[in-house]
Amino acid sequence: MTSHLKKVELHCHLEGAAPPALTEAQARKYGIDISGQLRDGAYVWHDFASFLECYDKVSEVYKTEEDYALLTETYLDELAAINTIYSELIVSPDHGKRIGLGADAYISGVCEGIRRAKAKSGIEARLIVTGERHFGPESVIGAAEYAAKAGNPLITGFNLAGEERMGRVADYIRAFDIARDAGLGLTIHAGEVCGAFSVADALDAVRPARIGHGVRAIEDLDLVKRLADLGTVLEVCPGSNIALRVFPDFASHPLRRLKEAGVPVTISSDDPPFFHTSLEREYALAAEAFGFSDAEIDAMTRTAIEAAFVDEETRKTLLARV
Ligand SMILES: Nc1ncnc2[nH]cnc12
Ligand SMILES: [Zn+2]
Repeated sequence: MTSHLKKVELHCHLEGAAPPALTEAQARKYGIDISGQLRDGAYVWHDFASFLECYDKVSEVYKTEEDYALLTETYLDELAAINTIYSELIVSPDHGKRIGLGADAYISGVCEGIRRAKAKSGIEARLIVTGERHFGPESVIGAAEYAAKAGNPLITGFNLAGEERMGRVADYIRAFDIARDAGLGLTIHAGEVCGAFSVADALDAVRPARIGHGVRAIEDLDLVKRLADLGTVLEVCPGSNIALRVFPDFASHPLRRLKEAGVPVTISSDDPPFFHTSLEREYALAAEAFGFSDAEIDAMTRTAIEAAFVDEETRKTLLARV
């Protein structure tokens, strides 16, 4: 039982957290046919590429500032109800631009959702702006420039997501330089779809404080030692990895081996309804599938707070709550 434990999430894509029922209602409101992506209350995809397509299509039914406020509030309320005290949401202002809403209105809606949720439960949240590889290096630079110039205290990090098989991390160095110069925390999706080399690439090209997933580092034990020595924090999303068949089952998932090798690991849900999971289930899996004790799970939660892209005052307050 992990329901009593305080929880923290560092890796969840906002549109990836959209509850199917809300997406259904949004599609109906705008007269959009979503039947190819959402059937019988479940998102429909069959591999990583089709998951990304489904994700982008589902995102299109969230169109206005209020839609984004509602989506953000809904997810944060769900987190708060399971004892979550802090959440970092991966957001894509570029998406706001693509749908004609504009990046500022997109972010302003998300921030309103954070404000509403915090007023009810006290949950803290910050935003990680992401670039997506499948929209090309120029769009990733644009996302970094936006995050750097926004001057929004809730935007505290920069990420690179999307189709990991497109290009190498080195193609995106300029975007990370812009984000680093603006004082944003850096994290990169790597070692999810591609092998250990993609994690090494991220360390060589950018040396981010955190890596999204990173679990395929386990294929190279020298690299695992490098992660441990550097203290690079992995945002591990076991349910996502199993749904995307990165590993065949939880027994072969390397979460425990990485932790025992000294790599700082944390637990997140990635795109929960797409992967038939939730942060609540990921914490339960930590206990039931990986055999971690409450004390070990609390230690991972503290690791997450220590690695959070947040000011020191808030970090201290959060640490005191676990
Ligand atoms: N798991 C994931 N990997 C890469 N990009 C994503 N965008 C949304 N979810 C993602
Ligand atoms: Zn992700």
